[in-house]
Amino acid sequence: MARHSRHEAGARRRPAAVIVGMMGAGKTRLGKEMSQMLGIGFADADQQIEDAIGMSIPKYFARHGEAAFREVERRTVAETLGSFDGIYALGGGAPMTPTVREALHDYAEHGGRVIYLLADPAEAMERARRGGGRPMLDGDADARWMALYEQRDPVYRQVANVIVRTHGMTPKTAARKMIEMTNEGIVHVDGAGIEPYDVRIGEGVLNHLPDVLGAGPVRVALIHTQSVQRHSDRARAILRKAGYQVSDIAIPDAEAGKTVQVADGIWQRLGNEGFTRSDAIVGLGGGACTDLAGFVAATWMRGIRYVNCPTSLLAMVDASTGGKTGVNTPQGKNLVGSFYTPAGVLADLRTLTSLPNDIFIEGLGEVAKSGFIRDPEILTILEDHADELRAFDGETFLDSPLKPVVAELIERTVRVKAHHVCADLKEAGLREFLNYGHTFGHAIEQLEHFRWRHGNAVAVGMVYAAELSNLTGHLDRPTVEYTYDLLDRLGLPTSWNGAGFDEVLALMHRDKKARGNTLRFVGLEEIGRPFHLDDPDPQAVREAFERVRQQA
Ligand SMILES: NC(=O)c1ccc[n+]([C@@H]2O[C@H](COP(=O)([O-])OP(=O)(O)OC[C@H]3O[C@@H](n4cnc5c(N)ncnc54)[C@H](O)[C@@H]3O)[C@@H](O)[C@H]2O)c1
Ligand SMILES: O=C(O)C(=O)C[C@@H](O)[C@H](O)[C@H](O)COP(=O)(O)O
Repeated sequence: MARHSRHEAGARRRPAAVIVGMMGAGKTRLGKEMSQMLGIGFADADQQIEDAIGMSIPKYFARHGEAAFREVERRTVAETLGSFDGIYALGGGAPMTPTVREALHDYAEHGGRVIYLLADPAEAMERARRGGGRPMLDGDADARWMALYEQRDPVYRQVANVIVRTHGMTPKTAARKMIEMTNEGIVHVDGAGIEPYDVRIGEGVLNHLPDVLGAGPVRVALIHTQSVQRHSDRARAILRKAGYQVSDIAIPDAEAGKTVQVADGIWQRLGNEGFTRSDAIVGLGGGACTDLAGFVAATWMRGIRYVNCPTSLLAMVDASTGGKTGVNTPQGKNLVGSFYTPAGVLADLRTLTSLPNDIFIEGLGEVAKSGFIRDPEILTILEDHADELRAFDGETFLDSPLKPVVAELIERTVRVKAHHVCADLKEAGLREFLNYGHTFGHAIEQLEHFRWRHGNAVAVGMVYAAELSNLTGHLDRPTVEYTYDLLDRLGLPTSWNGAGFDEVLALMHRDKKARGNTLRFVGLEEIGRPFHLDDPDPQAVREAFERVRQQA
């Protein structure tokens, strides 16, 4: 709740969190506990309603019936969602009203946290029975509770973006967990052909691994690089504690791990260790490692459950989301692969504590890309914090003022990514905009034999794309200059002179956006307005190359 919220200055009031869940789950008790810990207000919808109707809910039910009660509830909830900024607990049946669900959806879409409090059924039933005064439980209370639970559980899951299990916890521990989880950034990914999933961003989100994996898998292959051993040890401990049999698989670092030979070695291990279709893979590392792990998950038995745990800035903001998985071949980058949606993404800020400064900066290349193609606020944040970002130090990161800035940059960039992916999973049009800077960037990576980092290559690629857009009459000169200036301030490269034009051109023809002999780029008309630049004037293609080269 101490999230960086510069973009929300002047925004209307809204609850810090809304709690939903079954009768007896502890919504009021834990909501009050949370509000005390945070020093903010608490409101209980049932109490508000009783105050408004001037009688107890059972009495109102008896006199006017459920429909009348639900109407009062709907009005009360709608008004409170727009005017109250504390913790708000709803009655168990409130989310069953379609208009309340819509209001909650709108609240969550604008960054609100809807917590589904999932208590142990036996405990909750006992509490609900003890509390009395619940007209919905008239008759055999336990049987009624169970029947309502079966109806309501899917609805709670649909409206909530945070699910907290409180079984066996003291109220204080449960409230602390709820606060911790509401502090996480969540981006929901959904759309045609996508099994919906969440990208969770925050300190400690690796702890959700068992929740995302679920009860299905017996064996889990934890694929990682040695560079993130500290974090994979933590993930392994979480998985073992949750009862999974973990196969620890370390792969070669960076692009050396993103090959079909490495994938083949893992397929053999999965076969030897008896991995079935209900087992799972967790990929933990930079984008190269998670691309490879996702590819193995997509191909093993034609697809098994996959959880993506990115540990570099670039992997968090880009490679984690959208389901592109694959390997490189000697002919080019990412030429073999598949679109394979993960069951969830856990971007744990704690993993950034071991990230070297130059790899953090590389990640800013893809962050800036998202600013250029869709969210100018990202560029403003980059400008405002360029010096601190450039000086990133993993060791001090978690306690530094940079943490909320980076958390906001990650969440915003993932939102940009999700916007494109949700509308166009298989990259038929809109999603291609995410490839801004990549046509030239991928050629650099290939020609530099992957000694150049991806984000750095994309930075130069964006300069090339801006120059090309300018030369073809689409982009003004000040925006091209701004591109050079911003990338330079962030410590990213803006020029390259590693090969001749013909070699670059040949590779750009092999880019996945190319069609037949036609070169296709993503250009920019202005910040936030990318466009398809198909078959541009060959002179401009060459001249843009010369401009990028001359700076070197
Ligand atoms: N699937 C997608 O949509 C997508 C999107 C963008 C990029 N990518 C791919 O991702 C790769 C680039 O990702 P990257 O920049 O993360 O490269 P990377 O995976 O090579 O990681 C960079 C380096 O940082 C190390 N590292 C990562 N996290 C660390 C940590 N927490 N502590 C210490 N060291 C750490 C890695 O071991 C590696 O040496 C490229 O292969 C690119 O093609 C894929
Ligand atoms: O997700 C996408 O779509 C992208 O284009 C994101 C890119 O930033 C990313 O580098 C991706 O790996 C490129 O994919 P490719 O299909 O061009 O190889």
